[in-house]
Amino acid sequence: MSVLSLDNITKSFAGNAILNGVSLEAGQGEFIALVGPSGCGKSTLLRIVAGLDHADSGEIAIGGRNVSSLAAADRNIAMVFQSYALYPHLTAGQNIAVPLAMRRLTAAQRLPFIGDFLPGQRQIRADIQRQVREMAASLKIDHLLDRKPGQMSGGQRQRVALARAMVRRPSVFLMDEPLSNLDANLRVHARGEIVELHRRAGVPTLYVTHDQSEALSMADRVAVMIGGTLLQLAPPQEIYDDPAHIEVARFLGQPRINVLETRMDATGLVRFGALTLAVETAPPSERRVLIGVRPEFVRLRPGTDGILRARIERTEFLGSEVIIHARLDAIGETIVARIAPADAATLSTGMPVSVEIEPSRMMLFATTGERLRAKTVAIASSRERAHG
Ligand SMILES: Nc1ncnc2c1ncn2[C@@H]1O[C@H](COP(=O)(O)OP(=O)(O)OP(=O)(O)O)[C@@H](O)[C@H]1O
Repeated sequence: MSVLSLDNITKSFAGNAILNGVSLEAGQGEFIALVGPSGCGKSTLLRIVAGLDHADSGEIAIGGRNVSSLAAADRNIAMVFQSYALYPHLTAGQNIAVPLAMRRLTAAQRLPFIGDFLPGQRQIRADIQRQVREMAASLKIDHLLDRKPGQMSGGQRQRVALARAMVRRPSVFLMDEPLSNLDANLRVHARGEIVELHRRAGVPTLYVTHDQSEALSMADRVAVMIGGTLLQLAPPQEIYDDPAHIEVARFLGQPRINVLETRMDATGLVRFGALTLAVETAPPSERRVLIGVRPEFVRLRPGTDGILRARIERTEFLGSEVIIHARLDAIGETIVARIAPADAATLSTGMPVSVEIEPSRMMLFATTGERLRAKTVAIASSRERAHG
């Protein structure tokens, strides 16, 4: 059963459309990473789900119940912000206890001094302390419970914020770039921790990040949003290998996917170097089409007999791989290849090279961005090309 469901959420600020009908469903225990360029509306969507902001239209349901008109406090949603938003004057233990105290103690019972004398509060406070200690133990922050946020490192504050979010067993988790204040090493470590916590909590999680490796490595499914439109929601490998839109393909992958423009003839055939591809989906009316190929599927070797010819412009040695920029003779555009250092040993700047691309790795897109399904129908041999 789907536990968090967003149906056609729209939002404008001062007449500017920020969310254009976003729909998605997160199942029980599912981790969805929401990615997209800065300003695409990720935080706005999260704030609307949390109830901190209101959609112009659309519906949010949790466990099948429409919560769109409920106040944030009544949605049982936990949110972790980039800033952690811990109370600076409270210790870690007191910060973690806040959501429990808000829920279980009455306003009078929470009052300092007076509250201590009201009936029933002693047992509840003991319970809250026990839950705080258990949560702290599971996150290995027991030793920090008496410290205030100013006395903790960024990573420690982040764990306290997670503990505070998890302690009251929410129905949904929302996280807005919770790792962006940590240094690179700690981030990688914290990814594993969040995934493990999420697995134990078993509640649907929407996790906003601008870091594609975080999204691909942590999520069950990745949602790519561009300009307020959710372009694709799919498991990490599928969204990377089989993007439905050129902007999804461009957003995921480092170095970025190569995009080359070419033309389709009246019968739906696209010729690219020695390859002929046939468009299988309804061809677009526009004859110009885009070919996308990821840098790891571009092979370069000395010589000029491959499907395309190019000249190496620049090489970047990155230790475990080499990024090579080569200018294609036929169209004058640059193609980027990501290759193993051993394969780069015979290549040098200025050298004429032959470019090989495995046909099944070429993706075709309309100029409007939609993916066009295509299959290879012919590969000309170097002899045919020499004489053609
Ligand atoms: N309260 C507001 N009033 C007016 N415009 C707003 C408001 N909140 C957000 N916006 C605008 O809405 C757009 C989306 O903002 P949002 O913070 O959701 O983007 P984002 O994808 O989370 O970006 P980032 O990755 O930079 O955090 C931006 O253009 C922003 O300026």
